[in-house]
Amino acid sequence: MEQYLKENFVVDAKRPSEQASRRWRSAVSLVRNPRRRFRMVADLAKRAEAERKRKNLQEKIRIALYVNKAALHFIEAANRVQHKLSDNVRQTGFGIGPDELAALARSHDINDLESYGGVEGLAREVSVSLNDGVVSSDISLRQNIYGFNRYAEKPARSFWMFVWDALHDLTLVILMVCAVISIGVGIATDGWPDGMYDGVGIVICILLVVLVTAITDYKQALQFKVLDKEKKNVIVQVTREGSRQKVSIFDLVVGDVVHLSIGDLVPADGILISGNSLSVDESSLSGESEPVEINKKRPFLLSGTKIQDGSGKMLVTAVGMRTEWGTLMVHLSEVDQDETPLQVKLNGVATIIGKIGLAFAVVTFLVLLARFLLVKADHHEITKWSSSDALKLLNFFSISVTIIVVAVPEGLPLAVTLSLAFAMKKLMHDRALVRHLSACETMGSVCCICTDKTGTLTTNHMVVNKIWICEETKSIQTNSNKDLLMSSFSENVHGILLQSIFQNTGSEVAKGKDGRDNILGTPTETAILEFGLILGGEFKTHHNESEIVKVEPFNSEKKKMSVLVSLPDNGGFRAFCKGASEIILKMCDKMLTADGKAVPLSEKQRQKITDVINGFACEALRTLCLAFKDMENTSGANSMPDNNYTLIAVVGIKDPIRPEVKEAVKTCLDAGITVRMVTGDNINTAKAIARECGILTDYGLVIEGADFRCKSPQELEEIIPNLQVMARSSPSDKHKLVTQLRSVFKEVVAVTGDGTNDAPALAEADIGLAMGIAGTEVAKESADVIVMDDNFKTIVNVARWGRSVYINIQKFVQFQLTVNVAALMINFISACISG
Ligand SMILES: Nc1ncnc2c1ncn2[C@@H]1O[C@H](COP(=O)(O)OP(=O)(O)OP(=O)(O)O)[C@@H](O)[C@H]1O
Ligand SMILES: [Ca+2]
Repeated sequence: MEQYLKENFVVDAKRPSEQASRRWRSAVSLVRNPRRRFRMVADLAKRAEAERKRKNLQEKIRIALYVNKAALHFIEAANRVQHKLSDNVRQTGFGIGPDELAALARSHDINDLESYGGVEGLAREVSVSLNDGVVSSDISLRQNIYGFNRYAEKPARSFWMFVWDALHDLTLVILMVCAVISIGVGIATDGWPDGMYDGVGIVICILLVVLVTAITDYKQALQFKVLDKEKKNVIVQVTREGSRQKVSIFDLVVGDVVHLSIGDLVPADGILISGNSLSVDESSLSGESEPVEINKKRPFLLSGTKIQDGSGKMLVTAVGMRTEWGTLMVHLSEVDQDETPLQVKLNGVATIIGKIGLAFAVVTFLVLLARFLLVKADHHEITKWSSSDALKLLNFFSISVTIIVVAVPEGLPLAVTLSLAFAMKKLMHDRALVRHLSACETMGSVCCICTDKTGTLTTNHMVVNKIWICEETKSIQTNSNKDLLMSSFSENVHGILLQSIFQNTGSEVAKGKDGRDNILGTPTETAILEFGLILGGEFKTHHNESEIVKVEPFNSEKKKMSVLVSLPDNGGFRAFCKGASEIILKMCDKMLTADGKAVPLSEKQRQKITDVINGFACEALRTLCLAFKDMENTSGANSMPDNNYTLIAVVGIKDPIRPEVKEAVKTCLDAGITVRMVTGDNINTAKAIARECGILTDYGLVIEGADFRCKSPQELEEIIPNLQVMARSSPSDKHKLVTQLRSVFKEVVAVTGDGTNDAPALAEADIGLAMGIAGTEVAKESADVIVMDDNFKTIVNVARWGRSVYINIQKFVQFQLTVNVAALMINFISACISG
């Protein structure tokens, strides 16, 4: 039996192969009752059809974008003449119609864009200021003219459709026919009303079964729909009425100014306003895997593509069904979950039992028939047949069918769906959104969690706690006095520090409605900006002090961010750099003194600063260095300089551990789950936090990503079992660790991630968990579960529910099988004895 199950009923939890899915479906063929058996599994034919349509569309888009641009331009040019402003568009004061506008981004034709006067001209046509964004009052007008950012959805199936589906059960249909005949023949022989009782009994039972089935299925479908909506609701940052704010992707309108940064999904079609090293991955649309650079020469951004690197702002030109993505999404919008391994296996069990039941049913029918014929022969009535004999035969037949109905545990696989769906609902309350049903199941057998540090183990509320500047370390409290902080350095240093804080940032300080400063950005940057405000800085003033020429946004690979500004009054250029302390310190050869002079950095001083960094890190502070470099000119330099910087300051940022984490880690360890921390942070910071959480023990191993990278496979095999913390890791180190754990150590691995580059590790893991708050859209897309509150405790909850699902199903299977076997036996024996 084990062998049979292994051969036919094994699928992978993640992305099962089409072949395996087909294999188990065909293995159920003998006792199959397709409507019932397959109603909770993916419809392969439909899926293949949708996939084919999607591929076709993708190919079309690919040709339009990459291959046949010239031809397309020609066609577009011919069509363009036909665009005429409709009356209602003209009345509203917009200068361009929705279709014409939508065609612009799709055509990728820069000449076409130029003919409108570039993005500025286009902004005028859609009555929007590129600096201030749209005005709230005309959002509904824009929605009326240019459409909503929603995709067409199939209408929801009504309850009666589910009833209809439930009625299609083969065994039920047979029983129904039996019931009708039974009523007919019964009334003919026994008269009204005695003759109909048997038949009506069966009908009532059938109706009950149908109703219960339809209700559970209907509720299930509703729940999946709610979940699907939750999954699609992405929050995007826009500038509206002069201030940056967050809105739901569904509320986006044409004319909106959207801020994009690494890891975002492009929420609508649009034209680039300004950007820094922006590159997008268009593979979801066109299938081309090479990232495309977006700049002034190629400013077109298409909905559904992903920001691979950099940051920028775009003007929305088309939303919803007017985008290519909209047409593609229609083919993807069907809620279609893959069956889980447990479901498939239980289908196998049900099939085996079904076969036994079928055999019993046939035997029962034969035994009953033989007995009946024998009795008849005994009375020499074998040639005489009455309608009551026919009724008897019919009765035998329905007894046999009943045995099949009782014996085949069709509900077994369904029980998995129901308990998984139940767990899913509970987890939703516990702030975890399960994207793939099978993740719940796999999570039950997880034996290793590789967790992030920032935000997951810590609260992600960062504040600058210490600063080392001009050879002095200072502690900072929220009520710290600005004058006291500045007492030891000159105005000059103060100026450079504020410049470096407010200019070298990807975040923004916006005045909220209540007049208070509101910081929009990542927690690390928020902490630094807040510190800048304590120092008496003002975002707008300092940010606009000098013109920003070039920006290299932060990413986890480089672990630093830099900007190049041109100083006013022809003062040359200045580059600012901030990032991981050791990395920046290596790039510096000078430091700033209290009177604002740059003096060469001696070896002794360098050692001293390293000690300061380690001192901060050992107190569990995240350390960053701020540096700058003055330059005469930048001609010829295409990228940012990476040496000869002057160190301004070292900041230590406090990010307290979540209070519940220690307990949660202990729960994991007690349950036999290993917890490993994989972080991008400094090794000492990582150690301090890991120790505090209980992840790092006395025997545990701590390694830096750079060391891990160059280990040989043998060495890896030796160190990984003891590895508890990996610091300064790049996303590829994380991926390597996961692959090793899975392939060499055969562990079931759960991985958390937030960054864009975490996506490969999330996809590789048995269960990928993406962070709901700090996580990027790209990470979420590759994950199986989204941890909405970023909290490690939630991950433990997922594991707990996973295990309980297993136990529940185990109990249910036990119960169901006992019932089945008992019912089968009783029915068989009683049928044979009593007839
Ligand atoms: N906005 C930023 N600008 C410059 N440097 C930054 C910025 N944010 C973080 N860093 C530096 O990069 C390092 C972290 O990089 P990375 O993104 O790989 O880790 P993380 O994802 O934040 O941490 P974890 O892996 O624990 O979640 C930090 O230690 C910090 O020194
Ligand atoms: Ca991370």
